Amino acid sequence: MTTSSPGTAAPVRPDQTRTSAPVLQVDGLVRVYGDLRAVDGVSLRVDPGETFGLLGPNGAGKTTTILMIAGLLRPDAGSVHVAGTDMAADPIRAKGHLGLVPQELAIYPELSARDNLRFFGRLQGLRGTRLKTRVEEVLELVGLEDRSRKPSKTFSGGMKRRLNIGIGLLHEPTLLILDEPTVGVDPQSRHAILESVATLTEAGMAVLYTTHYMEEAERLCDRIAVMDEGRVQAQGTRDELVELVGDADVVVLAGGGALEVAEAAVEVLPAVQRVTRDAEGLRLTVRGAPTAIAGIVTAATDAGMSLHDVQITRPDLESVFLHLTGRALRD
Ligand SMILES: Nc1ncnc2c1ncn2[C@@H]1O[C@H](COP(=O)(O)OP(=O)(O)OP(=O)(O)O)[C@@H](O)[C@H]1O
Repeated sequence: MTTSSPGTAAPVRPDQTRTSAPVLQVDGLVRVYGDLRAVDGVSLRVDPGETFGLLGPNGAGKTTTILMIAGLLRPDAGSVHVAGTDMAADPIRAKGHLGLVPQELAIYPELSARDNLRFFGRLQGLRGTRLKTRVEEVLELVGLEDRSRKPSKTFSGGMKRRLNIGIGLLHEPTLLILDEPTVGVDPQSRHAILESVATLTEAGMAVLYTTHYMEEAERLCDRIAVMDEGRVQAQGTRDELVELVGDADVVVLAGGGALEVAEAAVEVLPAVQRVTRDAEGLRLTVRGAPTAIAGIVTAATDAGMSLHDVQITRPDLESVFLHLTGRALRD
């Protein structure tokens, strides 16, 4: 995992255990608009089959970053390599490995889902049986087989978004880039979109997923870059990021009985950092509570505490964002 201090690009630490070449390697990307450094030295790496999240609030620079990654916006500095190909040197080849699903819908409302896919498939160079097969596969993957013959203008916002994703998938890219795919969609479509992404990554596709929803990053992504004010503030697995907060889990043992004895018994356990007693029972700060909890409960009850309830509150990516930026992730 890496963190960056203000004014520096987030360094990417080489992973000694990694053997396969990255699908995406981004180094020191910068994009300036007037006085604003919209993207200010972003470096990241996506490995084959990995789902990588770019998590940050509106205006953090996520869209600008992925437009540069997709070769649609020229960086002021930095480089992008897709499957080993330099985007600046050979954009056609580099783009061939990418599927980009933008925030804005790019579908023809009068055409059916199937015809939209056929049309965009041809644009992507697919023909004949391969085009036909891919259209049917993609319709199934995004869950639109039932409505495939209806004009897409009759679709809900979520269904249109799913069709948009399907278009990005037709040519079987090595890396699919999704820009906030669930913003403004109904819960059913949101669920379908998240399921489709999970299915794709199970099938080996790498995904770069931008979102300002912490829950989506937590649920979907193998690694996450926390982005704010044009910079990657930290990147790593969810657990690595959460460790940055430094605070251990909070465990509440609610109950009565021999509280003082129980307090003495649990506070000597190695995972327990601190214990306080209150009207509810005992409140502990614990490192790795999910594994330590069984021992804690046993020690407390053996010491004569009668337990009514046990609660573990874990730090999450929201706490990480607050820790790194001093602000809440949600507006
Ligand atoms: N073409 C442009 N000209 C001037 N400023 C821009 C331009 N594009 C983006 N910006 C600014 O750059 C910053 C980053 O924007 P960007 O769209 O990349 O953020 P984001 O994280 O994707 O947020 P959102 O989800 O709202 O799109 C914002 O302050 C935005 O106003």
